[in-house]
Amino acid sequence: MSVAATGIARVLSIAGTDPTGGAGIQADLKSIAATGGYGMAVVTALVAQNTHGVRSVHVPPVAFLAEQLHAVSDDVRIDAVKIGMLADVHVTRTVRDWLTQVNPPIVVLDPVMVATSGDRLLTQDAEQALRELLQQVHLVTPNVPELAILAGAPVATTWAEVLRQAQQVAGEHGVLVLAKGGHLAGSLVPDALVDAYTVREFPGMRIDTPNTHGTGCSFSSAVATRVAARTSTGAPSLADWADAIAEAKLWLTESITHADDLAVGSGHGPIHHFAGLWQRGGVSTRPTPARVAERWWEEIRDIRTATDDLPFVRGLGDGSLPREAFVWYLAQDALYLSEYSRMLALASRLAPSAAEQTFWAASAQGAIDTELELHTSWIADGVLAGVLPSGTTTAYLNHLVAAGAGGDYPVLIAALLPCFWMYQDVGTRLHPLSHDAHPYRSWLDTYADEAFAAATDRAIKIVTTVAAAADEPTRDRMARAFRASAGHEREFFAAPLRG
Ligand SMILES: Nc1ncnc2c1ncn2[C@@H]1O[C@H](COP(=O)(O)OP(=O)(O)O)[C@@H](O)[C@H]1O
Ligand SMILES: Cc1ncc(COP(=O)(O)O)c(N)n1
Repeated sequence: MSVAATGIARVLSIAGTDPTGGAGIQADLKSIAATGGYGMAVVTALVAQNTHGVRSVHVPPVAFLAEQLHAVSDDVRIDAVKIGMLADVHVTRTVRDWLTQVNPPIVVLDPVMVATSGDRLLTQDAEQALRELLQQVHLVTPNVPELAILAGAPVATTWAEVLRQAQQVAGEHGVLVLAKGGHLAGSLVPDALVDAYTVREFPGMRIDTPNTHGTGCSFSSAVATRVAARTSTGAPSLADWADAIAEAKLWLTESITHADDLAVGSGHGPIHHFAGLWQRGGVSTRPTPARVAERWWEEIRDIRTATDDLPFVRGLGDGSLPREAFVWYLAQDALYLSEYSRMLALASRLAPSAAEQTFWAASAQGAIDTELELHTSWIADGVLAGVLPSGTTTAYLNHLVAAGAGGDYPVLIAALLPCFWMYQDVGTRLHPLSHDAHPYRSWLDTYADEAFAAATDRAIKIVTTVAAAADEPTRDRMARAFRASAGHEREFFAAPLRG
């Protein structure tokens, strides 16, 4: 499957390790994930290092490196490769041979040579092998000292000199160069995408923090991921590279800005790869609609139990309910439904899809039909004329009107749900109590209405699906509106016998 099919680029990092998690493979995997890709990792060298520096390097046999590389490429379609620490000539040549065989569509090389701490991560005799590797690379991302080595020139001290060296390397090796200005003195940290003829600059302001361990690793991984995400077929254009770099730099800057929020080590700590994502999306897993339904229903268990125990509900079930109380209830129900149907119509107006719009509109009509049915079959002519909504009815309706007043669709439909769900639920216990001689037989029989049961299922599905997809504060407001309506339902059943 292509990236276009999933939107998720499969990005392989070939690099060394950092057991403190801030640089190398560990930083690469975090960066790839943070910028929307699927990260894979082949280890070139094991590095005993922390936020203070490198203690020692262990390079496993290159035959094993080749085995790792082929294990990935024999199975997985690789959308982009990011290469970091190559340690020595043998590792560099093994990676080059694999690149020649596999020919990945996007290859980004971070020419790691010397760590920020000053420790060598590439033997000096491997520098020539690294230059040769450039033929297999689309973008190389040197910092100022690394660029000087690639250009065979003294370390640049001005941005203009950096750009000249980058253009020389681009011209000599036919490669795009992302020159990084982090090592220059001053408050600006510009980067530039350079080919043999053009320069595109990405300005940046230096963030005042000692915690920049792994910025180079993270930046190159993010660029590889973003460019793969926007190039599903063919090779990326220069504009694709520029857009990917701009995106990666925005993310990197955000991650450096929050580096001090972490407390990792006492030297140069890592950047906070997920700061922005956590801030924007939180870390809690979204519940499924079924889980929302289960939780909300459980949270009103006390209200449901109290409702079942009400004298009105018991009396309706065993037929002992005084007729005046029943007629009073029906009159209040008719008054309630005439306004409830208007709130259903408002939900229809606010609904985001035609399917939901239709459901609420149909329910609004259903509520009016039921109200008219009450008039014709139960309540004698003229009885309703003098009936005013009770305090209980008014309180319930005010709650629904308030839920809809802000035009907040999720909260409104959560408030509308108990009228379906609790009514249907009470009915499942009352309906079986019906028998030929029961005084409320024809009323209890209405609880067997299959269309209402289906509408209740659909209402639960719509509301809990909206809740599951909502952010946490919205879901909380919905749950509160739902519970408040459930309380009003209980009161509605309690009112006729409260006098
Ligand atoms: N203190 C900082 N504030 C903002 N951006 C920074 C800072 N330090 C590094 N960067 C950015 O991080 C990236 C890598 O920086 P650089 O230090 O040049 O490379 P490397 O990490 O490979 O040595 C560049 O985009 C650079 O602009
Ligand atoms: C395994 C490994 N690779 C690369 C770096 C460079 O880190 P930085 O990006 O801070 O220069 C590192 N310290 N360790």
